[in-house]
Amino acid sequence: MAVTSSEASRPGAYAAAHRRSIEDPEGFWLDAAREIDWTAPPSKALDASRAPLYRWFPDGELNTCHNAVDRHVEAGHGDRLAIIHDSPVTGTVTRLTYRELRDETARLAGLLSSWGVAKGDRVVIYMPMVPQAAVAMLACARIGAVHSVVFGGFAAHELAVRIDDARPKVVLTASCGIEPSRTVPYKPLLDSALEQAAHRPERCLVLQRPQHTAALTEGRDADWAEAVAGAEPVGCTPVAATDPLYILYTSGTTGRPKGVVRDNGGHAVALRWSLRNIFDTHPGEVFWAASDVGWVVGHSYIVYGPLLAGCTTVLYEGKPVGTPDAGAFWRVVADHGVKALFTAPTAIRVVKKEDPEGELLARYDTGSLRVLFLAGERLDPQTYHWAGALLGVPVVDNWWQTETGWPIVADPMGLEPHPTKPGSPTLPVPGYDVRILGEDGREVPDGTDGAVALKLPLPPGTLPTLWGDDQRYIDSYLSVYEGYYLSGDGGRKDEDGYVYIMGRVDDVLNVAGHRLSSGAMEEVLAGHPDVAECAVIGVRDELKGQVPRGLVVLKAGVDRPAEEIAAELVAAVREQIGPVAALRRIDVVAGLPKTRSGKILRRTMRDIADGGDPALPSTIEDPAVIGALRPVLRDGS
Ligand SMILES: CCC(=O)SCCNC(=O)CCNC(=O)[C@H](O)C(C)(C)COP(=O)(O)OP(=O)(O)OC[C@H]1O[C@@H](n2cnc3c(N)ncnc32)[C@H](O)[C@@H]1OP(=O)(O)O
Repeated sequence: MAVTSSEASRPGAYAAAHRRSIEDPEGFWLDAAREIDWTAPPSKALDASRAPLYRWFPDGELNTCHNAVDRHVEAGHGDRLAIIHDSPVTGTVTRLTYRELRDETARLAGLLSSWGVAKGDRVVIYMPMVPQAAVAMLACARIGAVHSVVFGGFAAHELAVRIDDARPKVVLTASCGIEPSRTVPYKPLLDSALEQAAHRPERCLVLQRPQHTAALTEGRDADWAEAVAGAEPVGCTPVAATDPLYILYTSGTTGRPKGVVRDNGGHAVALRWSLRNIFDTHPGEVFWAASDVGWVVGHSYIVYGPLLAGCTTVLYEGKPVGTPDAGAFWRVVADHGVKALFTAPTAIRVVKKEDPEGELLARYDTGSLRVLFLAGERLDPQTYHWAGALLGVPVVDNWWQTETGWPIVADPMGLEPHPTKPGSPTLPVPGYDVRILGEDGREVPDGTDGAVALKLPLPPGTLPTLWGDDQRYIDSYLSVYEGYYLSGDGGRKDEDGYVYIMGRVDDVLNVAGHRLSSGAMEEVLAGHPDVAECAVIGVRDELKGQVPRGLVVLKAGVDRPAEEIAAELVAAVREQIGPVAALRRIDVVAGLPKTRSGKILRRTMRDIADGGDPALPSTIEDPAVIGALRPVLRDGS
């Protein structure tokens, strides 16, 4: 039987649901699938015929846009607010009802169809936090096209890499994004990306914003408002549950991003389930994920999750501070009656820094707020306690990844809230069999650190593969421990089964909740004519969690001032990866520590920079190099 909200507070509801999800995934997820409208209901939940590549609901057929939008209009909720766009950077608030959202989405979908975009074609969306970004995603879903949203803080080169991998027929963009300190023209970035990319999209659709108008390229670009006004609306195209809904690129250890694929059926079922059972949010309530549509939180909990659940979602084009002050979040909660706020710990830390006593909260009536969800990086106990004491509501840490699309470990607030242990995101979510493995692939005892792995199969909504590359999916995630998905994070469980996540065990960085690749930054540094060798490490930072630091060895004979070269390197990373990379410090050093086989010891450097005193690996080539680097790494200025 599906777990319904009426069972929410029944003691043991979580344990029963989790046990059933692991022992009887077929029954558990077929029950959950009843919450979704299918054009062909699935007769079967799990297809393991190609294990370790699993598929969910193999004979189901549905349309995600129908479930997120049309379904609510048809059920008589057309006048309910679907999206509130709150934009302090433009001084506007725009509200879209479900009916308006359906009509706008149907027209944009009609335009894309008239341009020849059909089921399975890819569409890249490179847009700021405007309602049209959500409309664009839904319009693709409506016609079975596969969207790939690229975060606006990435520069042209990163966009080009994604365009070449996804090979979109069309790109949707806007003339500009608006950061508090500046307007960011998007169109020149897109034009530059298209010059760099080998793949040529046929058309680009440009939303002209009054803050900055873009020049359009004759024959390729069209003006959004004009083109959509003349388009015929279209209905929803049924797709297989296993057909891709979107590709979202995420950073790995190398410079080449991984195209995480999300299917239609498993995604709709899992997100619908999560809104009720984890986030305790119900139709008509206001859910606000203060993130960006370019990240997975934006996909799952700004756009699809709340809309699949018939909630009102807030799309916030602003920052936690500076738009205009550290009371911004509390103002939005009060203005729109937000019940659940979801953000990253870093956002709360910047609010705390500017308003340590939380005095600005008193200006607003935040009585609608019932819970604060935090994810995207480790929640430090100080931030947890500060937010809880200030807001007087539960603070719910949750751990997950772009790859999974929804929480792996969380306190299931709708199912059965649990006592919190600061530093732990609480318990494995139903569907996830979380194990802590040692280097030999065996489970370690409670309280012992190890690799956080998920026993296969992963539940619905998680990645079935990487775009166009099953083998890379297997190599990257499934091959280290047979039968397990390797998360890349280290952690442990305690005697009550609570999971503690300690951070990445590889060279992936987490900067202000943004997952960044050290390899991508190193590629840029290595491209400088004066650089012989380099390494980028993520070091602990009070506000952003981690910040990148670059260490470079110059080529013999280079005698230019180190500061000049460092400044060029910082600028090159910003130019090629984007401002979001936030690499601000480069040190020119005499050598980098390596193993005898030539592997740079990034983790050792990171641990030293974080104030630790790690044991040096026995395979180190020259321990004196670390001795010379220690003062540089420890210099946190
Ligand atoms: C659970 C699964 C997941 O992990 S999903 C990922 C979850 N992560 C998140 O939701 C991200 C959370 N972080 C944030 O929202 C921001 O970092 C917050 C805390 C709001 C701070 O924002 P901000 O002050 O812009 O700092 P930042 O470090 O993010 O930005 C660094 C530079 O990049 C720029 N930037 C940012 N976004 C854009 C954008 N969309 N378009 C263009 N530029 C952008 C910022 O302006 C900043 O530039 P600058 O270096 O100050 O000149």
